[in-house]
Amino acid sequence: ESVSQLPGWTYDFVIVGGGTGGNVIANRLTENSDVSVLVLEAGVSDRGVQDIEIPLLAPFVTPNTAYDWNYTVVPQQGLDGRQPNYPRGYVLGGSSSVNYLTYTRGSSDDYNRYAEISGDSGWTWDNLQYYIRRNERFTPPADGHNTTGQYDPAAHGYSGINSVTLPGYPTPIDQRVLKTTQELSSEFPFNLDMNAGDVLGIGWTQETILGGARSSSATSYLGPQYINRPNLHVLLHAQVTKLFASKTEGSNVPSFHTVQFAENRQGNFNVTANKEVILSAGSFNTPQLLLLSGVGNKTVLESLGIETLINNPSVGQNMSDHPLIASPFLVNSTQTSDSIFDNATLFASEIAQWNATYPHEDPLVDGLTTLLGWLRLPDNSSIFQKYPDPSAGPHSSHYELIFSNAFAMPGSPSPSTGNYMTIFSNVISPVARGTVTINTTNPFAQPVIDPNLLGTDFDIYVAVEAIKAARRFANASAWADYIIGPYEAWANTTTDAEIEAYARRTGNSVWHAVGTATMSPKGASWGVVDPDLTVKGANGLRIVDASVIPIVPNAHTQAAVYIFAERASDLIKAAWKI
Ligand SMILES: Cc1cc2nc3c(=O)[nH]c(=O)nc-3n(C[C@H](O)[C@H](O)[C@H](O)COP(=O)(O)OP(=O)(O)OC[C@H]3O[C@@H](n4cnc5c(N)ncnc54)[C@H](O)[C@@H]3O)c2cc1C
Repeated sequence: ESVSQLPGWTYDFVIVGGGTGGNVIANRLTENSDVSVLVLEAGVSDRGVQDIEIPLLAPFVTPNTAYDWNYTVVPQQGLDGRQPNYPRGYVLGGSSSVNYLTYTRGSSDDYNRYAEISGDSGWTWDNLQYYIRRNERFTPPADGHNTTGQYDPAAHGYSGINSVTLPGYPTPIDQRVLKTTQELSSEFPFNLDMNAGDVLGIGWTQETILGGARSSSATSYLGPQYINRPNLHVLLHAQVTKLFASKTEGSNVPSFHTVQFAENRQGNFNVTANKEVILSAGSFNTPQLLLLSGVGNKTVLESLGIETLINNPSVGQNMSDHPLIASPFLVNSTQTSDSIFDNATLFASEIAQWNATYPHEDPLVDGLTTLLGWLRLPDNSSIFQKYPDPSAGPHSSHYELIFSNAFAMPGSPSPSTGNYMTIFSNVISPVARGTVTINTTNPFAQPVIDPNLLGTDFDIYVAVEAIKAARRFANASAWADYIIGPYEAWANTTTDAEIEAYARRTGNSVWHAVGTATMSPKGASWGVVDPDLTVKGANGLRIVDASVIPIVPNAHTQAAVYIFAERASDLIKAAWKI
């Protein structure tokens, strides 16, 4: 909690950011009791925070709370110039403590493409299976129901660290979604397990939940059996403000070993890493710290008076992200989450019930979605005359549909009455790329974030087709006595132009930004890290977080970060023979 409790100023490794990726590295490196690790985390503790622990309360953890960096993006041209919030976890566990708990790995194509992009076969789907299983501990759902037919047991790990499970409380839409996969099976087939390599189709959502409570990198990788290791130190409220480099004689390569941080945004403290500094500050703060430390585009650095240590224009470029549009429907049921959220007495009693039981019992044990699916545009879609297919391959999607038993529309307050189902349409293979940069040397100012949402004709085409697919899905007879009608904001959108206008007016991100410190082949003239995730042109500096992932996967991004970090920990151990 306080810098005064630090046992010293020198460690083997200093990890910047106790988030999803950072805590994996902290855990794995300290398996060797001779190796000392300090994690510097800017944010606060996750312990005892009800909104973090209880899965269904995830939408209350961000935005604009004490657990969020509270960023907004620059005006988005693709979103009619709007500037949505862009949440990021400001808390131990990082975004794994504040996310919506969906556990999706991505497709085999995604990882095979990462291997191709980086020239390192270690990143292929097959070669990562060992690391996928080291991360995952698949456990029974909270209600212990029979899960036969809901997942493929052969595709999972049972002895990893991070808990994954299936939904643990039935919702009124589950069986109707499944019925629709039978009724409209050629367009919306059932997929037994979207985590087995081929994502296509609709299936049960797997979630990072244990016994009905959130499993984050803080509760798992820094869990009780690890956090007390004498060689592992975690300091909260410690925001790193700069990395300092020295040059060894006769070499032009800067060596990063000194890390400067502030406590509660006050003071300057320096710690030293004898072996390496690991940057795990996430897709926005990692490039921000590189730039503040003199690694980035020389022109940008010079304009701010920052001395250029490594001129690398790739820093902060190449961001890819998933734009999301919500389509809510008014439904004929009182058993939706709206009934809980809109009624203070019921809300309090569900929380009391959750607290009184373990494994926890009641509708709060699941995240916002129990089923979701990944779908492709038809091969003969007109857009392919203008754009080559950007999807990762035949087992990969262009868009995702997410089914939620509630009204949910990021940036819009819920109506005070009525019960809803929301189908989210998510653009999974965007062509647009965004950027992150800085416009000040003040380390406490927010970086300039431009995800470029719906930034190309291809992306808006996919968005419109995905919304139309959501509507076809909801027109199946399985919904005839359930859906009353589309929620007012999109009830009158029928033409493609009207749907496009709706997407631009209400669209958002689903907060999956990656690629801002992308991996590229060793020796390439572009990219920020080599395939072993060491920073190009530097000594003593490696990046392990979402920023190194070259292209956003067919997935919500936490599993990919865990998988990258598991392999990275072995790469670090091998490099230092520890
Ligand atoms: C609201 C929300 C919902 C999401 N839903 C899902 C979902 O359902 N499923 C899914 O798979 N993915 C989801 N994601 C995305 C996923 O959680 C992230 O992609 C992933 O967790 C990112 O991991 P990371 O290690 O790159 O960064 P983070 O986990 O964000 O870790 C970065 C850490 O570094 C710290 N830090 C930053 N700067 C500094 C500094 N200067 N000094 C010290 N510490 C610093 C941060 O406080 C944070 O703890 C969601 C994200 C958000 C925000």
